[in-house]
Parts: sequence; structure tokens; C-alpha cells
Amino acid sequence: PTEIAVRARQLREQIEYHNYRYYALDAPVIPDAEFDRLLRELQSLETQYPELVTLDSPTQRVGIAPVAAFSKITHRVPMLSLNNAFNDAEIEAFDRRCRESTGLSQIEYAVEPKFDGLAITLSYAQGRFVQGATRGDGYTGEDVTANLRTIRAIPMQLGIKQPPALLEVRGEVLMLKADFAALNVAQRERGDKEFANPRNAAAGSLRQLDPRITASRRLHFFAYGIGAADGWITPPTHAEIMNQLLDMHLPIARQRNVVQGVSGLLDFYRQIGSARAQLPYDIDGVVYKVNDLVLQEQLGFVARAPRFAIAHKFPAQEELTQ
Ligand SMILES: NC(=O)n1nc(-c2ccco2)nc1N
Repeated sequence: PTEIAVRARQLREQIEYHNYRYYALDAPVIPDAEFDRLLRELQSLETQYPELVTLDSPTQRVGIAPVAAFSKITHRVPMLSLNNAFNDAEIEAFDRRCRESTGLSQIEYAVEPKFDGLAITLSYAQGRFVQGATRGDGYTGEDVTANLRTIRAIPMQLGIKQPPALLEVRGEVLMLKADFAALNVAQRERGDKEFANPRNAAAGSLRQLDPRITASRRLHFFAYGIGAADGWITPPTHAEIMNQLLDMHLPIARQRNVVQGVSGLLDFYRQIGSARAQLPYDIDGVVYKVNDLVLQEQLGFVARAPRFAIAHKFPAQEELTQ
């Protein structure tokens, strides 16, 4: 009956909104018990009326049947990796190259943490999540759509009224430090192998053929850019792309900024470096991107890496002593 279908749609929207509050804003507005009640109400409606179940219903976050193997996906826009810099002199050289190639005396950069997880791409058609893949070799990755549906930080619908016809979101799947520690305790108790670090735990959890195993691991996601886009008016800067991603209910880094020149870059590097141990997730550096997208075009890519962006890495973390 229609009022049941209306109630089911209402519940789906409310649950997805609370996921946004919790994972993208880190500011839930209802207690977990109330969230669970909404989910149970939707589950009971879908059990009574199976025709109400949709693939992207919040009740399907527990994972569907496993696949025998992952199929391959070729990225419409390659997912290229960043060049690395390890000291201030290399960053000064990066900034100099950007100034010389653009003829500008000072460059504005968008800066953000470099998540140490697994790069993935999410495709949204008319605002609905339809496909997701790993980075692979940058040109071809594995189709892990069913596994990504279980990650509650990844919205199944973009949270805007007029979504683009197609939008590819690039980002990182990761496991929070606390969830990693708890997982290893559980692994040890089960007699299963422990993971060396959160990055391996995230990769191992995402690349499971059985989505129900992925669903049992607490994975998180942060968006950091865009791939292909059809029917979307690209904003003029990277910082504004990030604002729009958050408006669309995608989680993004909280510690991001827009800075001027090499001094702004190095200040951010030190600021994040001193806060690194307190962050809830592992990072292996910070990322600097020329903010203006027209300048990014001008600077382009050398070989396979962009000339307009660079990762500034921290010294490798000494292995945690027991
Ligand atoms: N891993 C990470 O946090 N990344 N990776 C990029 C990236 C890779 C290629 C272009 O941008 N940006 C950020 N914040």
C-alpha cells in the first residue's frame, strides 16, 4: 500500500541523513539507539513487503552474496598517483616550478592531509551510487561496488536536489586507528592473523569477495577529488570542489585549508605534523594542490603524475613497539 511505501522512503532518507550527520559532519543529532530503531522499522517493513527492498536501501549495508572474482573496470579518467617530496627544498622547487610555468609571482594552494588508505573511485548516476572500483594500476581497477555499499560513510544518494547526470568521486577508504586496534584484538581472539597496519586492514577488508565480511569491518571513507563529470558545473577551485562534495554528503578531511605560497605550505606541513598522533586515522603526509583549476590545466601532468600537485611525506612512523 502507498502509505507503507511512503513510510519506507521516508525512513531510507532519514537513515541516510543520519549517516551524513555521523560520518561526514561528525555531529549526530540522534542517539545510536534511535538510529537503530529507524533501521529496525525499515527492516520490518521490507520483510513484510519485500517489493520495497532497493539495492541501495540502508538495510542492504550488511552485504549481499559473494562473487567468484572481481570484474575489471577501466577508469574514464585515470587515477594517477602523486609525486612525493621528502624535504623543504623539494617543496620550494615544486613551488618555483609552479610559479615559473604559470608566470605568477605567488601561487594559491589547497592543502589537505594525505590519508594512508586505499584509493577508490565512486560513480554516481543521477545522484545514485551505481559503481565503485579500486585504483588498480591507475587505468584499470577492480569492481568492488557491493563491498563499497556496506561502508556507511559512503552515501547511496548524493544529498543535493539537482544531481549531475554522472559524477565520479575519488577518495580513500581507510580504517580508523581505534577500529584497527579493536579488529586485531578480535582477530587474535579468533585465532586469525592480525593486520600489520590500518592500511593493510582496509585493503584486506575491501578486497573481500564476500561483502558480508567487508560489512563486518568498520571502514571509513574520505573524498578528495573528482574524476569524470557530466552535467556538472565544475567550480573554479579545488577548495570549492571540496565544499560541494561535503554538500553532497560525502565526508572530506576536516583539516584542510587554502594557503599562499611556499611559506603557507610549510606552515601547514608543520601544523599537521604536530597534530598527527592525535588524528583518528593514519596519514603519511600532506597534499598540496594548486587551487585554481585553470592553472592546474596549464600545469598538466608530467609522465603520469600531475605537475600541479605533490605529496609532502612525513618520515616513516617507527613501528609501534608492543
Ligand atoms: N591519499 C590522499 O589523501 N590524497 N590523494 C590525493 C590525490 C591523488 C591524486 C590526486 O589527488 N589527494 C589526497 N588528499
